[in-house]
Amino acid sequence: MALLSVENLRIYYNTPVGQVKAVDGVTFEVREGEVFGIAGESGCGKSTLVHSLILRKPPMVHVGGKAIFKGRDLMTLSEEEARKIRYTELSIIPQYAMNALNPTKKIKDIVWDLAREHGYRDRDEVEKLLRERLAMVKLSPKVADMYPVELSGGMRQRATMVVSTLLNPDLLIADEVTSALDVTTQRVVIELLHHFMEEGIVKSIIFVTHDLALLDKIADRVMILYAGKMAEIGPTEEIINDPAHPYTKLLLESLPKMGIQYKKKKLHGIPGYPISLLNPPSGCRFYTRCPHVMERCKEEEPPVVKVGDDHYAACHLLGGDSSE
Ligand SMILES: Nc1ncnc2c1ncn2[C@@H]1O[C@H](COP(=O)(O)OP(=O)(O)OP(=O)(O)O)[C@@H](O)[C@H]1O
Repeated sequence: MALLSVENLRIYYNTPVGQVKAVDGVTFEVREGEVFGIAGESGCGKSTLVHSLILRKPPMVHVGGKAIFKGRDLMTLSEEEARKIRYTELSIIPQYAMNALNPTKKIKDIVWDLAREHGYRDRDEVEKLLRERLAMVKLSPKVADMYPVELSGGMRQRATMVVSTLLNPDLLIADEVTSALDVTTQRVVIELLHHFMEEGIVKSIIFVTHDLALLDKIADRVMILYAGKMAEIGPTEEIINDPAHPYTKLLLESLPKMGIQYKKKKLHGIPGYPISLLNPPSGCRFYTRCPHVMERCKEEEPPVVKVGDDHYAACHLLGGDSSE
């Protein structure tokens, strides 16, 4: 069952030189009980996409499409309605989680402010819950009485994870939460996210990363974004072992040899640079870098084609049967 259904979502930034089409017609769903990965190079619109689900502030504007979450369109919620569901139904661990906590407040005060805003009245009960959750992420209960600056980077990261999940949100968004961490700490964070799911603290997770190798360890399904559009979506194992889109193949080939391996080839980056989202080209957005480019790619946007069970990609090489 879908917890979140995003349909043809378009999120732009209004800038003095024109509109940046950061998310330009993206469709996907996040099912109950799954970790859904979103991957792609820096600047492809990952952060814009997930942040637009929580809060849209200028210059970010919602231009079209829907995001139905538990029966309501997140794009039409008032600020008050959005504030109510934040932390309790939909929560985000931000990209710079290590620095996300208010430095002037103790962890227990940050948590109390948050809980009180959502109708909690018993401070002892909230602090008891905080200590339980700190123990769950292997932090001492003393952390509750500390200021964020007194914690190391890794401890702050875990404290932020506790704050983001304290009120048991159905959907947790983890935006590049592992990118600033060493490999060992990355593993701990991924284990904790799994733990939150196993304990029923969260029902589903959207895990955003530029690092496809990480998704192999955490995600059930993956969506690959390129320049604000969906290139490919499907079960993680299939995307990694049998990618359909030329961009996904190149992304996998650019991975270091440690971790997952896609065929035994020499490591090389993707030629060229991501395109400008101010004036994206017509047709397929990847054609300027694609090794298989055809005339058609420059003019016609590729339809989304079913390439396997629950697996879809948008590329002219794959034929023309548009999916639903
Ligand atoms: N406040 C803003 N004003 C104008 N353009 C923006 C703004 N924020 C992001 N963008 C642009 O939107 C596009 C998508 O950026 P976004 O941060 O969503 O990508 P990303 O895939 O999350 O990249 P990264 O991993 O580097 O954060 C980029 O072209 C970026 O320059």
